[in-house]
Amino acid sequence: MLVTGIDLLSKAHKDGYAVGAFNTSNLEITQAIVEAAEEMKSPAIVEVSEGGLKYGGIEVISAIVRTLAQKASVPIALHLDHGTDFNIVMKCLRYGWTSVMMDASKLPLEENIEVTKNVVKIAHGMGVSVEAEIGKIGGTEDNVTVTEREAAMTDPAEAYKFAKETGVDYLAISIGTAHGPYKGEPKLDFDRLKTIKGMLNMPLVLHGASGVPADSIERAVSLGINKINIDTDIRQAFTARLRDIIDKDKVVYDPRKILGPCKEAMKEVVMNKMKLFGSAGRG
Ligand SMILES: O=C(CO)COP(=O)(O)O
Ligand SMILES: O=C[C@H](O)COP(=O)(O)O
Ligand SMILES: [Zn+2]
Ligand SMILES: [Zn+2]
Repeated sequence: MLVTGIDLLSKAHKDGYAVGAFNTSNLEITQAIVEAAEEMKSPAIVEVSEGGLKYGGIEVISAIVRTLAQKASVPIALHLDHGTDFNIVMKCLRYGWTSVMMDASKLPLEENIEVTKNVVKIAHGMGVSVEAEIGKIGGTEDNVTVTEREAAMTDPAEAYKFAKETGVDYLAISIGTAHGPYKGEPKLDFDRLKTIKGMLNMPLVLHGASGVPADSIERAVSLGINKINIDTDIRQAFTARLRDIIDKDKVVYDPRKILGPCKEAMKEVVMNKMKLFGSAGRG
C-alpha cells in the first residue's frame, strides 16, 4: 500500500529502527525494491532524485512507483530525493507523491529555513510529509581536509533552530558520510548524532550510506537514525551482474534475459539492507 513518509518514520523513531530509502529511475530498480520489501515483510521508501525524474519523466516514474506500491502487501512511500528546485517539489505534490525532500542546504541557514518552511506549509496542507537537510553531505571525500570535513557537519544548535522554525518532519544530518563510492573507510561522528537526537527527538536521516560498514550502520540506527538512503550499492550490484552476464554469454540479446538477473542482484542488496536496518518484519 502507498503511505506517507511520516507514517513509516514515526513508527521507526518510536521503536528504534530505520527504514531504507532506495533510489530508483526505472521499472527494474522499482520492482527490485518492492519485491524485496514484500519478501522481507518490511516497509520501504522508494525515492527518485531530480536526475532520476529527468531520466524517466515524472508521469512515467510516478505511475510505475505508485502502481507497484499500491499493489504491494507492505507499506511503501514515494519520496522526492534532494529536491533543490521549489517548482519540482510542487510538481511532485501535484503528482501524488507521499513525501518530499526540500534540499536548500547549500543556502545560508536563514534562507534554508524560509524555503523549507514554505514547502512544509504547502505539503502539510496536502497531507504530505517533508524532509530537509542541514549541514552539507558531500560527494566522495577525497581531498577533503579535517577542517573542511568538520565545517560540513551539522551543527546541533542550528539543527534544533531549523527543526523548530520549519516544522519539518524528518531531518537529514551530516555526520561524516558522503554520496557515491568511498575511497577510504567513512568515519562517522557518533557523538554528534547522539547530541542531535537528544536535542531534537525526531526522525533523523542518513544520506550517503552505501559502502558504510555494517557495524557503523547498526550504531547509527541505535543512536537514532530512522531513514537510510541507498543508491550506489544498488547501482554497483546492477552493473556487476550486467558485466558478468554479457561477459559470459556472447550471444544473449533479449533484454529480459539480461535485466531479469540484474533485478535479482539489486533485490538481494535491498533485502540485506532491510535486515541490517532492522525494518525486516515491520511491514
Ligand atoms: O544519499 C543517497 C541518496 O540521497 C545515496 O547515497 P549513496 O551514494 O551512498 O548510495
Ligand atoms: O543523492 C544522490 C543520489 O544518489 C541520486 O543521484 P543522481 O542525482 O545521480 O540521481
Ligand atoms: Zn543535499
Ligand atoms: Zn542523498
